Amino acid sequence: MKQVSLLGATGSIGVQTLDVLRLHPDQFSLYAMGFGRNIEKALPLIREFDPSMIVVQDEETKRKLEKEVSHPQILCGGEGLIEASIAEPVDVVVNAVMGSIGLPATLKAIQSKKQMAIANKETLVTAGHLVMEEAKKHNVNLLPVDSEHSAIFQALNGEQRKDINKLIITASGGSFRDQTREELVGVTVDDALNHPNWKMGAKITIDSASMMNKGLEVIEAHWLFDVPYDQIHVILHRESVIHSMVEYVDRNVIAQLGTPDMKVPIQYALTYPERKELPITKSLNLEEIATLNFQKMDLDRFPCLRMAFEAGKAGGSMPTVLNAANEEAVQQFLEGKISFLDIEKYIAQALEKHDRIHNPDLSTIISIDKETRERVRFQIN
Ligand SMILES: NC(=O)C1=CN([C@@H]2O[C@H](COP(=O)(O)OP(=O)(O)OC[C@H]3O[C@@H](n4cnc5c(N)ncnc54)[C@H](OP(=O)(O)O)[C@@H]3O)[C@@H](O)[C@H]2O)C=CC1
Ligand SMILES: CC(=O)[C@@H](O)[C@H](O)COP(=O)(O)O
Ligand SMILES: [Mn+2]
Repeated sequence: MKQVSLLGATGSIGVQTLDVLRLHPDQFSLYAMGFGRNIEKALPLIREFDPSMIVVQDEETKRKLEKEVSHPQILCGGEGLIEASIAEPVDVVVNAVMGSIGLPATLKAIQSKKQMAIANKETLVTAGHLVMEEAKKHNVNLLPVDSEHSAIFQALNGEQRKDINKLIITASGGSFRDQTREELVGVTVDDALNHPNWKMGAKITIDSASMMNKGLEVIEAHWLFDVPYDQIHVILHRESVIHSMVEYVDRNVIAQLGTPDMKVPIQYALTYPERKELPITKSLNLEEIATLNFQKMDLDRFPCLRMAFEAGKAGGSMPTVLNAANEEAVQQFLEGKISFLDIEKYIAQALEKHDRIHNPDLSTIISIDKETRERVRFQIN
């Protein structure tokens, strides 16, 4: 029986991870459960899974939760997420929190040699060099949950390989894939949240609409698979049926296909190297889909993807700034304080103003992350 620590249990990935755990009660038990502030969503999950440890975002949420449940171990904040990641009984940590807040817990889990299923891509974007260094040092395999990275991981057969010609990451195009840039003026939050293929949390859905999600995924792939940026390609693929591909040096291309359902990569990360039945997901019906489309990615149409490639190639602290500015700008957009097109504007300004720091350590990353958010907020207000 594997003891699971799930960070971000009330989110889109978190809830689907619990769907997978329900299928395999003889193999997985939920030891720890972390979430932010959504007590209403968490309560039935706490009652059902009865975790030994609960972590919430802050003291206020802890107090509210204590009025609802009597539980011996309710922790809070970043320290709580770390405790839930390193607790002795935990075998596998699923990091499904949103944002760079997930970084310290990921690093500590790796240092404690926990098996790591990672959905929290912002961790790898903001500090990929630190995460991979620790993973190598402690011989921890990072099992990707993100659908594209799970696809690449499977196309590589789980190996680190040097005979790759290129990675081909597919992008659905997001909510505005059929709009011109001119047509993006005045789009609403609801328009942006209307993803054509996936039902996901709000932040990643906005990232998908701006193409920043693909930019973050390029940086995530660079670190996870140790592939240079010039060998990472992105193509538009409207159907989200091919989740990504690897072209080897001999021109063989291995693609992974599947129904767009995150329970598939979540379960694979949990059961790897085994494959288990997943009856709650539909089989891929290619006859029904009939046609798969591919289109060249236009970096002028999607400047967030261009900025991500540039920040990734520049390295050092640039991806930290890219990620923090994006997290802040997306939050401000979701709160109705800036327009959709302002997101890319504030990210560009943050990158421009930042003097790159080579090889930043954890405390430098945390302070750059904080300063960048403050700078974006200051410019907006
Ligand atoms: N959704 C998807 O299909 C995919 C998501 N991912 C990645 O997975 C991660 C999670 O995404 P998604 O599930 O969509 O996001 P959601 O916004 O749906 O969920 C985020 C989760 O993190 C919790 N959380 C947020 N802030 C904190 C905090 N400070 N402390 C503790 N918990 C916190 C939330 O708690 P609460 O709501 O209770 O406040 C919630 O449980 C992201 O990095 C995303 O990029 C990758 C591929 C696909
Ligand atoms: C499901 C998943 O992995 C998301 O990251 C997804 O890729 C979003 O789709 P697009 O960014 O391609 O629109
Ligand atoms: Mn993805």
